[in-house]
Amino acid sequence: MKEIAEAVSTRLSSSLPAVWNVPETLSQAMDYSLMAGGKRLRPLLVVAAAEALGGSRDAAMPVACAVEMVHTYSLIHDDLPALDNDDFRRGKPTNHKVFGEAMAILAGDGLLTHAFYSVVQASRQQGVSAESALAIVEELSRFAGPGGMVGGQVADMQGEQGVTDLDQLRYIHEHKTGDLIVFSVRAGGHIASGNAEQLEALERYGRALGHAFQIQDDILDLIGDESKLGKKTQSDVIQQKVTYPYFIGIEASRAEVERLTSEAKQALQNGAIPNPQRLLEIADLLLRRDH
Ligand SMILES: CC(C)=CCC/C(C)=C/COP(=O)(O)OP(=O)(O)O
Ligand SMILES: C=C(C)CCOP(=O)(O)OP(=O)(O)O
Ligand SMILES: [Mg+2]
Ligand SMILES: [Mg+2]
Repeated sequence: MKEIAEAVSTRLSSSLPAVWNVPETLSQAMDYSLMAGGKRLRPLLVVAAAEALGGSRDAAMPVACAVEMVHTYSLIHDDLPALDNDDFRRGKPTNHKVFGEAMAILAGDGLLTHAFYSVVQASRQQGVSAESALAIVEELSRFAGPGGMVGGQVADMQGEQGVTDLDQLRYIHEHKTGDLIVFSVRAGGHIASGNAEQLEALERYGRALGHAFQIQDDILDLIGDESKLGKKTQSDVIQQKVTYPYFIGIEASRAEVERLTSEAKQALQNGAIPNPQRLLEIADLLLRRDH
């Protein structure tokens, strides 16, 4: 898995075509956050889902990089003063702290749009069928857009202090975090020409995993180690965000992460996915994660 994360980082480091004459500061700001580290979870899921259905790593790699660009844009914007107003991310000062707010907004815009370009471009070069490429672009727009991650972020922002029950919180998690994770595994499925039953199994896995992941993020915000996380803790408390631990406490939240992890693993064990091993390992790894 480390090997896949490294291959993704190498590929991301040269993702802007040299002939484009991109303004120097813009490309520096995009690279700054993209190359600052990060677990590369979503790319890993794209590759692991493709391989679970017998697809190739090479074919999955461009989409793996594209989803990391979308994720990185979302983190740059999430940290802006108008949103979470955070000063550290991936072990470094946040993008706007280094490049200023205007450039951070534009670096995010650049990463988001470039993700779509790179999916289409690479699909052409690598002979991914037009039908699969179209399905991937459609799903990336859907899961990252207003009905997906952006909508979830709006609900998160509007819900600050006003969330009164776990159902509302689940809606926020499902969209702000879960949707990009669901996209990642479904995209891997499309790359490997998965059938409807396989895509459905991957989606159920991604849905449960995404939910577990955000609850764990909220637990780590309370009790995690800043140097391991690469970001400041207590951010939710400072912003008076309503989270799982706020509603049900840390122990019950941990139990929920375990339950959701089992649910995710079960989704892959009905025989539809020929080679689920790596996806199962990822679920177990996330259960124990401290960053
Ligand atoms: C459209 C945008 C900007 C989407 C951002 C989505 C997202 C999951 C942000 C991080 O959530 P968080 O604020 O709970 O996590 P962290 O603790 O990493 O800041
Ligand atoms: C969705 C959430 C909780 C934001 C952080 O995502 P990650 O924890 O995957 O961040 P990186 O490793 O990519 O920095
Ligand atoms: Mg946020
Ligand atoms: Mg945040």
